[in-house]
Amino acid sequence: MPSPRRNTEGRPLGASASSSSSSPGSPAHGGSGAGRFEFQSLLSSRAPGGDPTCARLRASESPVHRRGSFPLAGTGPSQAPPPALPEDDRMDLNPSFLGIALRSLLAIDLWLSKKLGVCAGENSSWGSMRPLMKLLEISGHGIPWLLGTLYGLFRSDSWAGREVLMNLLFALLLDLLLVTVIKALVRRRRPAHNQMDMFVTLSVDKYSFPSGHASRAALMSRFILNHLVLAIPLRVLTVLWTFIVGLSRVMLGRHNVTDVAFGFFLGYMQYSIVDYCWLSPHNAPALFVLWNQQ
Ligand SMILES: CC(C)=CCC/C(C)=C/CC/C(C)=C/CC/C(C)=C/COP(=O)(O)O
Repeated sequence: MPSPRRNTEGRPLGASASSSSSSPGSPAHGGSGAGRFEFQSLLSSRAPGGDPTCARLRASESPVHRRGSFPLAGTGPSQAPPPALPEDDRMDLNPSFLGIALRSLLAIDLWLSKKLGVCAGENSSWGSMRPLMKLLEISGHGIPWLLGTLYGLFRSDSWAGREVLMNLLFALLLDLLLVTVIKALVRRRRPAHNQMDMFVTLSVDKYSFPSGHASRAALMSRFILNHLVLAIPLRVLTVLWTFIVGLSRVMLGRHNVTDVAFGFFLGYMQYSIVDYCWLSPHNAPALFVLWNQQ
């Protein structure tokens, strides 16, 4: 009687696959031993009547299988081909490179964010810096920016000033809207070490992705750099402020690093939208009607 084919560890191939294939992370599920399982499937592909799970993997890798037929090497004409698998099953057996990369990035993100969260509480290693971090938090908060813009808009006595401030208001509202929608969709919880003691928040602000402060800071600094004539030191200060606001979010424990990075990206892109849709008395006269009547 022929002895069962064995893998590199000397275990029968059929036993290996049937006993471990149902557990997550097992080779058959594309866990850490995925490479080894591929090796097993290569061996068994020459075995008549090999293990069905191995055949599934082998078949999933075959370009012929993707076209719908199922010819197996070494399979006699009397043997019926195994049924074709649904697309989802085949996906389970192959951990995607993207999935592994994302999980690794997430692990690094959590580790780094915890390390950087040195002002997360009064008793943290840099707890004495917390008041300064909270000042930075207020400097990037939506309320002062919105109120300041509204105040400037009604006080402005030039058309050019009103136009810029009207677009600034539009930018701030767009930012609030997009951050709210993304937070509500992604629903990523704030880091566990965060103390929820922020001033004036919306209900979605219990979520952390993306950072609203980071997106607002990036949006505001791009806006300011493009529409205010500033001396070089002030321009440098504006960019510096943006990065310090972002960093302070992680140091306070409010956010993970990826929340802030995406916030920066979002704010940067939002400015491009605002610039593209630039509002003026010519293309949006209704918005400037208040001043037209004066
Ligand atoms: C005044 C006008 C024209 C409109 C008001 C619109 C409005 C609802 C403003 C709310 C502003 C607000 C409470 C913003 C929240 C800012 C905040 C706490 C964001 C969270 O930032 P994060 O970095 O922790 O994600």
